[in-house]
Amino acid sequence: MTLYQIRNFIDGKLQPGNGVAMTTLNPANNAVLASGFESTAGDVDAAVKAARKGLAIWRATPSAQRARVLFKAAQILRDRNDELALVETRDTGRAIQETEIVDVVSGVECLEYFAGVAGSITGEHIDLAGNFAYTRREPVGVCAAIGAWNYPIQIACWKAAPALACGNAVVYKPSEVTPLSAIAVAQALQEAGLPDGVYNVVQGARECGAALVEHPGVDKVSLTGSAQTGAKVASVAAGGMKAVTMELGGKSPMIVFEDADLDNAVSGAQMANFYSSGQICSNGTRVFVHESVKEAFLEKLVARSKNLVLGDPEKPETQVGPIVSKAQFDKIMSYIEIGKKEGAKVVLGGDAVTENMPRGGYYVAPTVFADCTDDMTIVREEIFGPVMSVLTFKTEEEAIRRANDTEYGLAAGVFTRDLSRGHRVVAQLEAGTCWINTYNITPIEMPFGGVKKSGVGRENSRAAIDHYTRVKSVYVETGDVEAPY
Ligand SMILES: NC(=O)c1ccc[n+]([C@@H]2O[C@H](COP(=O)([O-])OP(=O)(O)OC[C@H]3O[C@@H](n4cnc5c(N)ncnc54)[C@H](O)[C@@H]3O)[C@@H](O)[C@H]2O)c1
Ligand SMILES: C[N+](C)(C)CC=O
Repeated sequence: MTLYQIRNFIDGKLQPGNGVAMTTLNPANNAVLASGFESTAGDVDAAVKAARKGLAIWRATPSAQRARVLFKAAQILRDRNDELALVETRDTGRAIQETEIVDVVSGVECLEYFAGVAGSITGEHIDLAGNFAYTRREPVGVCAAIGAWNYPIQIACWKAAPALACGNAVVYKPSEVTPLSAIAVAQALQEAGLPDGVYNVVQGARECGAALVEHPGVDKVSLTGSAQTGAKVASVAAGGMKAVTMELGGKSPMIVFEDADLDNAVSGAQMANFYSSGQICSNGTRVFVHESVKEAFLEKLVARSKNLVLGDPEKPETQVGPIVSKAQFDKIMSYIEIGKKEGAKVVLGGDAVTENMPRGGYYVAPTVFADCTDDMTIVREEIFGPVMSVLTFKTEEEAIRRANDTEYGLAAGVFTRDLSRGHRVVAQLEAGTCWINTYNITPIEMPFGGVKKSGVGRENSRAAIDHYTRVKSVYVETGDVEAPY
């Protein structure tokens, strides 16, 4: 008897998938958490057809009514915060002290933000000296949305809220590793009055996602996932000339200048590497520290990080939970071994932890490598775990050049008391989202997204409206038609 059921939500109805059986495990203890069935290509087809039917209703719904539904769904989710935070903790392994204050809250704030924006999604008037033109901002259509496993309910809401505010219909596929909370979002929207078919959920892995992306009834694809998956999905979408938003991985730099407040810089580095057991896309995993403050930085970092409470994520005192799955755990441990072999110096952690941990879980000690060099594998590749690489630099120009020496461009951070330098440096960093004197803060009002292999498009803020609407131009002739014939 499993704790939760994995189900589809199609045309307003909860239903099992028609594909093969699927289960998920609680990464805290490896016990079966949820079971159900994957969606087949037929289920995906049914979901897209339901979405096309829902689209016709929803795009014609006045924006004030759309806003009311989003506001109401936000309130329903807010009321279920604690129950859903527990689901997220069991599904992802992330500490309850995080999920209770971040995950549902971020999703709810996104629904509220776009509910507020819904009524102001307008085109423009273009004066043409006697004649005029205007533009209409119309929904793109049926949006296929595909999520990653680290922040399931947040990712679902960051895609649903702007899509629905703009009058689109959605078929959402959560990660097969964390299938549960997407259904809670669908149910809240339905209870809030969303017409059947406007928001649908299908379940499964790559094949299910691929069937969705390829479906001719889909107009746009929004993916949160790895750069490798992003490249594949974007190329399939391009075949159908479908619009894309790609929120992908990164290997982001965090630069600590010699004049930085070192306590703040250490807090930033911890948030950029150990929060959510390091499973955050924008993490600043390449920490460049000015050589004159390296020893002081490392001393403070190790002193403050060695007592982080690792353990059962459902316990309120736990700060760092397990890794989401065995596959991800094995990947992280293999990178740690490569880091050691390539000569990086472990100054904290560097091991899996089993002592005093729930049996069967995937626990990795928060790990800091010092004496790293730019060519090391752990410095070049995304690890997506609690593993920080510390490097040193001498000059501002050198720090910028080396920070940009990556195929990724999701995020970056700069710590300095010299704000002129802070602005000058971020202006030169090749990253979609930057922070000065903090790290990993992602308010809904601020665009979020990457450049280079970290993606295209932006989530959150008014910038997201551009990605969930298309512009129609209308030229209006006020006189006679002049024809040369
Ligand atoms: N930029 C962001 O906002 C952001 C946020 C969270 C995670 N991420 C990134 O996500 C990655 C970790 O998540 P993951 O392991 O779930 O990523 P992943 O790329 O393995 O999977 C992401 C999603 O894509 C689906 N998928 C895989 N192959 C597909 C295909 N060929 N066609 C359609 N769908 C397919 C998966 O089933 C899953 O739902 C990391 O690289 C992380 O940086 C990015
Ligand atoms: C989008 N963010 C940074 C909140 C979580 C990504 O992994």
